[in-house]
Amino acid sequence: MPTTAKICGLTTPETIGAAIRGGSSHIGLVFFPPSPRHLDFDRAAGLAAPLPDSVTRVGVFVDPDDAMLDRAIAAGRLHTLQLHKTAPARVAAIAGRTGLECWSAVAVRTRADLDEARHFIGAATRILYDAKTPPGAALPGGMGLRFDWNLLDGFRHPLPWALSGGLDPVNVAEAIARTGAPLVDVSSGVERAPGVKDMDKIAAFLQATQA
Ligand SMILES: O=C(O)c1ccccc1N[C@@H]1O[C@H](COP(=O)(O)O)[C@@H](O)[C@H]1O
Repeated sequence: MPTTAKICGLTTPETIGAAIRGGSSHIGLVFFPPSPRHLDFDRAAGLAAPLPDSVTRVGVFVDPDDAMLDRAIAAGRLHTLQLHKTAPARVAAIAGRTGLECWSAVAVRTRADLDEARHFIGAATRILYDAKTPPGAALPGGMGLRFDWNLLDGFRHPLPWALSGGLDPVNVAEAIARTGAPLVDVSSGVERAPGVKDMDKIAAFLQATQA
């Protein structure tokens, strides 16, 4: 199966167009106010309205409450919820309440961190392995940090999964070859400044993913 790609933290119609033209399977819209990629609901609605359903729209959240989810789902016409720092029971409740696919982010620095993924069986439909950000960091993701891909060697994935954290157009082919990731996810690696996506980098990332 070819590896598919999610371009995350898109904030303009132009960069969403670049992701779609380049063959991105998923686009990510961030709903987390401390993030430079955060979208308010009106902005998200404007971006999502013209989009075809063929590209999966993923909303990115950090332990969201129901009100945040309801407004974001409606505004972004979301298909999938990517949940950071959200406990398994809460993920299960969100999946049941919304009926949407839920991805759980697992923050990785050590091999032991991977075991967290098993707790999401029955709750999440996919695990997103991401680099653990330092204590006190403003964001739990989207910081361009990479974890040691060797940690995934021999790991028995309990659920479908995706690889993220510090990917970019230069390293993504190696990441796929090294880990066998079925889906790769990038945000800061296709930016020219925090929150500012670069159309050429998006195109290069997607080309490298498909090569
Ligand atoms: O991108 C953000 O601002 C963000 C905010 C809150 C949670 C997650 C966020 N991004 C996710 O982080 C990973 C990795 O990003 P990067 O490529 O290392 O910059 C990715 O899954 C984003 O969806």
